[in-house]
Amino acid sequence: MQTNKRPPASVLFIFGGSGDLNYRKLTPALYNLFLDNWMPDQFAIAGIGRSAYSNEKYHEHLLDGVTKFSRRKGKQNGHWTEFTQHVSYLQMDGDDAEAYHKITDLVKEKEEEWGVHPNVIFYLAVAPQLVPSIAQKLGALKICGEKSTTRIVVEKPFGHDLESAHELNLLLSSMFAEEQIFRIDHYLGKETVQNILALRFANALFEPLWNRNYIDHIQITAAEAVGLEGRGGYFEHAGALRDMVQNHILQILCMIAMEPPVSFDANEIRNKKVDVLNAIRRIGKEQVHDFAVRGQYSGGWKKGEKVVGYRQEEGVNPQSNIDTFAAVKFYIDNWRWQGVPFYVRTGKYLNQKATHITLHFKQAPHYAFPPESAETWRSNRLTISIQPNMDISIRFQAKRPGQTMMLDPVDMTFDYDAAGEHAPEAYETLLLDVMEGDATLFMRNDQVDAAWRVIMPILEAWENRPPQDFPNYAPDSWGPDAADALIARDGHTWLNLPPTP
Ligand SMILES: NC(=O)C1=CN([C@@H]2O[C@H](COP(=O)(O)OP(=O)(O)OC[C@H]3O[C@@H](n4cnc5c(N)ncnc54)[C@H](OP(=O)(O)O)[C@@H]3O)[C@@H](O)[C@H]2O)C=CC1
Ligand SMILES: O=C1O[C@H](COP(=O)(O)O)[C@@H](O)[C@H](O)[C@H]1O
Repeated sequence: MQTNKRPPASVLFIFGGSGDLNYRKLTPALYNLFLDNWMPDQFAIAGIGRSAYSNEKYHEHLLDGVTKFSRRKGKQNGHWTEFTQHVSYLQMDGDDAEAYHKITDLVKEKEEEWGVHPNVIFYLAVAPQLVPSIAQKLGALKICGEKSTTRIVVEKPFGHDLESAHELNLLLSSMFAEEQIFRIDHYLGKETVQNILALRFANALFEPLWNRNYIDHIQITAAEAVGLEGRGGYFEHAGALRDMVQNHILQILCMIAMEPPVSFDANEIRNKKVDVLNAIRRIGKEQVHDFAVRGQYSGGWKKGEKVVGYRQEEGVNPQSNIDTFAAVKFYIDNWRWQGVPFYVRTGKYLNQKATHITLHFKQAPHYAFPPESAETWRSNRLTISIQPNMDISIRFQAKRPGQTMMLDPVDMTFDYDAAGEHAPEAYETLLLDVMEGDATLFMRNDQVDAAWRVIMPILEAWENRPPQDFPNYAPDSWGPDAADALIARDGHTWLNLPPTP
């Protein structure tokens, strides 16, 4: 095992300990941190939920998730028993204020056992509507006054709309200091997303081109091949715009569009990102139709398997108007990006899982080559693939070998994937940051508000005008035709990269 500078003694309470996020992401991440020797010498993890589990059954349930979803696949179980000695299950209803003594009892027990006051971390991996009630009860505990050691982590979506996010921020800040609140967006923990900052700000090469003078338009795609995966109850209250665009996609857009930071101080990065959100042009309610497209998948075939339409999914209203696909064209009204469209799209049951950002450059100002070579002449593009491919690729023109001057587009690619199974998952990075108290990769309250402000006109217009054409795309496709039309009207096409071999 490597020797790392590890965080101080910590007790983590995971509300939603019996839920999907913990099963698939949080426990595999914590176990990987343990295997990589990043967990503190003294730590305890308590999963919380109303379901009944003995500790033994709970460990079995978690092991199943680790086996299926950890980046190490089946190879990691050697230290599992050792890890589970730190993990317990607390059966309690988050709405029951009387039950919260279980939390303070456990902290006291660990404090006595370890002889130090530990970090106390409350991870709220529960539906957004439960967050205020749990946060309020936690806020009443004396340990929440320990500003330097007690932290609360709130999952996205943060609130349901601008108003509820604002109220939630007010509630949290009445009980916790801002440095105690970690609003998580797991995309910010992805290696390839963090690498956007390295690419842009550790190289002098790109910055002179990174603006309206050279860039024609930018595309951000976050396509998912999966459907609801049993999360119909949650998704019916969310939709793709809330679930993906308000948070993950706007955060990526900020990293692409932000001005260079002066330092890597958490607030400096967040200031630069919030400037972008504030500069995004507000889409008037009457213009929503020209700037945003929604979709919902029908039943059909997905990679040879028959799947039901969204309206037939468990937990979904058979007349549901919820969007499982969203595409939006944004403009950023500032000096750097004036007039450059940012096209973003996301959806469930699309043709493949692929998250990538492409900067499409303007044509070279003059074409000096023989006219016949123009046939294959394309403008340059820079593609940052976030997942599953993890690479950065620059497309440029090269002379085709031979006696004639013909051009071919070629790619120069940096493969970030070289780290393979050793590259930490987003939740590993973010959980470690929480234990260390580093909020750089988390969202500040004004960022969340600003992101809601960007999408509210679209949400309101969609809620007020029910779609006439739902369901409007087939599983395995790239979404509704209207999404192609959105970008085609400006003379562009979506970039669909070939699937991973
Ligand atoms: N799943 C994912 O891939 C991702 C999820 N998220 C976010 O994480 C959050 C949780 O999502 P997910 O895990 O999918 O949801 P689930 O529905 O799978 O889990 C919800 C959890 O909440 C618990 N719960 C519900 N009511 C109470 C209560 N009154 N008291 C205590 N616990 C309660 C449930 O436990 P019990 O029924 O035992 O009480 C369960 O553990 C959401 O905000 C989601 O947006 C974010 C990124 C990815
Ligand atoms: O936050 C969410 O993200 C996942 C997609 O995450 P990824 O890391 O697999 O890209 C999405 O499926 C889910 O609906 C959403 O809540």
